[in-house]
Amino acid sequence: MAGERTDVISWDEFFMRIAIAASLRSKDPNTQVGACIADTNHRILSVGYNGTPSALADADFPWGTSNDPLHDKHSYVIHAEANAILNYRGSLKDMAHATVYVTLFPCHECAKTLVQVGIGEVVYLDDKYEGTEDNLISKHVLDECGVTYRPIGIDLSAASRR
Ligand SMILES: O=c1ccn([C@H]2C[C@H](O)[C@@H](COP(=O)(O)O)O2)c(=O)[nH]1
Ligand SMILES: [Zn+2]
Repeated sequence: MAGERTDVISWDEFFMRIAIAASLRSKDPNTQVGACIADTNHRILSVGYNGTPSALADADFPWGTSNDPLHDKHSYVIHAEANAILNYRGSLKDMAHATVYVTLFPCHECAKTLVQVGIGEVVYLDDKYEGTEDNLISKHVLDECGVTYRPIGIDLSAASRR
């Protein structure tokens, strides 16, 4: 009798792969971000990626940056973490102590929002804005509010995991 498979991916890897899959939906040409929120029972609560408001056509918005906020993508994009929270159809109380898996370390606005809905942990893939003012504020907010954060690495090429 065959035994069970033992080389299954971890919960961390599972949820981060979902966040990565969500990021593949992003229309942002420079930075695609995905977020997956999982509760303490390993249930996925919600998923999101960075994009423009759904009622409006992506093509009607700028996807580049500009000194003029009217023509800068940052003025229009809803961040992946915010979309993951907004996409949730249950009670926000369910987010208490949940973990958010994000492909990019959250900006300080997202950090504040995640704290406010009770997220307990941030697991991230990339921290490409490490050391910037926004990034330092974000970490300060998380530290002060007792939200832990840790990076994980994922080997997306592993054949047994396709
Ligand atoms: O917490 C965050 C921070 C950023 N994003 C999104 C917003 C933008 O679409 C990109 C960042 O673009 P850059 O060209 O790297 O400035 O990432 C997010 O979803 N969540
Ligand atoms: Zn953000």
